[in-house]
Amino acid sequence: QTEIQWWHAMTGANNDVINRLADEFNASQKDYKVVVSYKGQYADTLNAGIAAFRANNAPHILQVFEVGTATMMGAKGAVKPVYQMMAETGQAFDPKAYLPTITGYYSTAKGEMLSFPFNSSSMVMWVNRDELKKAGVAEIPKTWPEVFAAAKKLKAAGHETCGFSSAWTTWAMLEQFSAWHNLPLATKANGLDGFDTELKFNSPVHVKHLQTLVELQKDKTYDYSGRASASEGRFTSGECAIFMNSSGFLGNVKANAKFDWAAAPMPYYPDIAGAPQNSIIGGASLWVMGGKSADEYKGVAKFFTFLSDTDRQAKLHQESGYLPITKAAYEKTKASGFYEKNPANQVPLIELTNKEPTENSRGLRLGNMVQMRDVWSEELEAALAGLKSPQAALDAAVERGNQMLRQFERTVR
Ligand SMILES: O=P(O)(O)OC[C@H](O)CO
Repeated sequence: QTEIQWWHAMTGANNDVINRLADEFNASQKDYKVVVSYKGQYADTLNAGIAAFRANNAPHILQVFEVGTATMMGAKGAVKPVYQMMAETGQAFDPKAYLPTITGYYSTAKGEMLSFPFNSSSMVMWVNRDELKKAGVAEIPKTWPEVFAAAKKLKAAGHETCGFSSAWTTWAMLEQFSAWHNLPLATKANGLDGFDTELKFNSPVHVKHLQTLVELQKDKTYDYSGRASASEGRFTSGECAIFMNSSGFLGNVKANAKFDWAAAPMPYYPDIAGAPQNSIIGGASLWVMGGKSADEYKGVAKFFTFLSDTDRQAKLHQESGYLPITKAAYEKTKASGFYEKNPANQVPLIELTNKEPTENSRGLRLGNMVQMRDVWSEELEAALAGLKSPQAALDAAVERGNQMLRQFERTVR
């Protein structure tokens, strides 16, 4: 039996899904055994994979969050492009079977799929309906001003430590915020059209939004929840009744939230022409590492075929809140009437397809993005702590980020 190592970053309900998939695949055939290892949060998993590649003991499959895409693309030799592996191993593989919004993110300009879409998500606004009702908020807020008003009522009704919040602060307040308002995060279609891109998220709209968050942070009408998703339990515990997070939070919400919850589209500013535009994807894809044997690649390819099965995909989407990655899985879910009974699963799809994507909303692909998110977070944190003005913080985030982009460009050239 040939072992296939799969390193991942999933916890809670999503970790159970990974274990189950590996068990099912292992039981379905005798030649290969998928062995899963949890390597920490997304950034840790990516770093572990790169370090392992350098030490010549990389896993076969590495789960990499969407912001690590440029890093993986730039790591020539470290990865085996998925389209190549599928062709070489003779596995039937039609990139057109997958949802274009997702594959576009992980493909070259020529449409060659470099990594395998696995858990794609988008960001949604999770709400605690019981608490909104108690606070006298009759409707789920749709716009940012409505969110601010609802958060003030929630605070007055006893949510003293959190009116509203989000996981993945840069994803919510800079990346998705820009796409949803059709504003550039960076030039060159946010880097999708070239690594020679420049950051643009210090516009007046971005500065005004951060200014508002800074004001609301003072009395915790808005309360910062950190850089990644470690504090997402603030929603399921009931502390924050409005909380923006991945659609892939669904499994944990179902398992842990003891109240009437819902997912709604992200809020927007109604005075920004054209808003809301469309959201961009998040989550992760599976990268195949370089330097493995033909037999090992055959096992990985068979596993990817197994993952692409329509029924399996439909089930994954329905249970986890991640997107269906194939068109067939989406059609099947829709035809079964699933979305009428489970509207939360449809929200990220509605956001992604809300309008035809523009240069500002096709996605993003920025070099050194993982490290850059830390720098952006540092600047946001400085503004929220009152140490810098919002304008100075965003200017510094852009300037420091641009330096990191230029450094990345030099390494891939
Ligand atoms: O929680 P996930 O898996 O949807 O990932 C969220 C963000 O996209 C991470 O960058």
